[in-house]
Amino acid sequence: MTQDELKDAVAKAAIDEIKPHLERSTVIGVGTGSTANRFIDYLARLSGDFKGAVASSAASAERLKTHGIDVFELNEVGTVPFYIDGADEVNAHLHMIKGGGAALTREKIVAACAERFICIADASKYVAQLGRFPLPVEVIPMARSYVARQLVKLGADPVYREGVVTDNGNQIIDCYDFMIEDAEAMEAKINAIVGVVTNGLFAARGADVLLLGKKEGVERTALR
Ligand SMILES: O=C(CO)[C@H](O)[C@H](O)COP(=O)(O)O
Repeated sequence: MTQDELKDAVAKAAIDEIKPHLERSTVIGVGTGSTANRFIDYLARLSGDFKGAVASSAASAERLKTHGIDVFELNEVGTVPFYIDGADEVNAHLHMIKGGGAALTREKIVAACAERFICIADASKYVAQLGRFPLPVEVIPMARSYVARQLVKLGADPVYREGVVTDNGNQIIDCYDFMIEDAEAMEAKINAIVGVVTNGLFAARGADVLLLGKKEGVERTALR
C-alpha cells in the first residue's frame, strides 16, 4: 500500500470511529494537512448527520466550506466532542510532533477544547523517540532571533522557515537535531521562552486515540 492509501484508510477509520456518536447538534474539531484533508472529504458524505466543524487553519476552513460544511468559531462553540488531526510524528504515549503545515497553534487550541483527540497517521509517522522530524516553534516575529538563541541553549539547531507566515501572522522556527527525552518537560520549557507562541510538541495534551495506517490494516490504540 502507498502512503496515500494508508492516509486514506485512517481517514475512513476516523469516520467509523465518530459516526455512531454524531448528533445533529455535533460540531467536530478538524485538523490540518493531507491526512486531515482526506478526513474532511469523507466527512462531507455525512452532511446532515452533524451540525458543522471548527477548523484548525484557514486552509481546512476553506476545504470544509467548499464541501458545504458549516464552519464555526471556536469561541461560539466552547468545546468539541472530537478533534481529528494528523501528526508529523507520534509515539507510544500518543505524544506527537505537529506543525509541519505551520498550523500548530490553532491545532493545539482546538485540541485543548476537545473531549477526545483522535490522531490519524500512516505508519511512517510512528517513532520510538520524538525528534527526527524538526520541531516547529511559532514565534512573534520581533522575538525570532532571541528565541533561536534560547533554543540553541536547549540543544536544538534552529532554522527559520523562510517565507512562511502563520494564520496568526507569526513566523516558524524549526528545531533540527533535537531528539526529545521528556516531551512534556520540553514542551513546557520551550513555551516558557518569551516570544514563543507555542511549540509543536503535543504531550501535555496528547492524543486519546491513535488510528495508525499499516499495510496489514488500521491499528487502533486508545489510551482513554
Ligand atoms: O501538524 C500538522 C499541520 O500543521 C499536520 O497534522 C502534520 O503536518 C501532518 O500532515 P500530513 O497529514 O500532511 O502528513
